[in-house]
Amino acid sequence: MRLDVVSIFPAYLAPLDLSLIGKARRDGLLDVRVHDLRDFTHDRHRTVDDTPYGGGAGMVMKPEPWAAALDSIAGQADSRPTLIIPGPGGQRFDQQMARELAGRSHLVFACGRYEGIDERVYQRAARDFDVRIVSLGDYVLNGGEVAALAIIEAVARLLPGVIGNAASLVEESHEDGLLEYPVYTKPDHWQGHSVPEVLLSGDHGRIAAWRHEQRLQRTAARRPDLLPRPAAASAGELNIVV
Ligand SMILES: Nc1c(O)cccc1[N+](=O)[O-]
Repeated sequence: MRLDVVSIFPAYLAPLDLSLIGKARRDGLLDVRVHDLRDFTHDRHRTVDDTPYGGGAGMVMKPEPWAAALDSIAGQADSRPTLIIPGPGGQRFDQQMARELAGRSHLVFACGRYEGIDERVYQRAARDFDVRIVSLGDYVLNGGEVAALAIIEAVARLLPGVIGNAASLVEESHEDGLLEYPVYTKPDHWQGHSVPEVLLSGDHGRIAAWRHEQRLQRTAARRPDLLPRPAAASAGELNIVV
């Protein structure tokens, strides 16, 4: 997978050199290219923003540098890339979207700053990219870089070979709709707290059953919205008169 990230703060993406993502890059599983948007300006001050038409606070990112950056990336692409623009008004990112994006060969991240990117950039980008506006959640960040890092990690770890033990991807929170079970390691007694006896039993059937029950309980307590909805009741139970 090729990943391009365009930002006015390329150093923000330094974590992509670390840990499993960094190793995947060194192993050739990921081709990650970070671009400084200011390298696509042509004035002495390397200007990327200007005042908003219609007034209002803050600045808007100019279309010309973005068009130059995206044209450069599109011109190098072997296939139609997916352009992900993180923003509060986007489609909520989740594990299902992570799995979908993990199936793409080329992801490009446009990290906006200030009050956002000139709307015409989104429209023009649709010529060369599948454009996806993606939100991590309903809160305000100062730019798209943090979201890009989160999305990249969630997607890249699903790629074959990135996570050493693929089995660890199976019973993770959100992978199958339930939160993950509690985990314990040595010592078996610590500050008055003991590891649940079942985990020391060696009975793999009991352990599996206990872990599944823990997942159900945790999901019900913390994220009841994730639990499967009860099968639709019959019309009579719903007092629906037909
Ligand atoms: N929420 C937000 C933002 O305010 C700015 C950029 C990206 C995001 N987001 O992905 O959630």
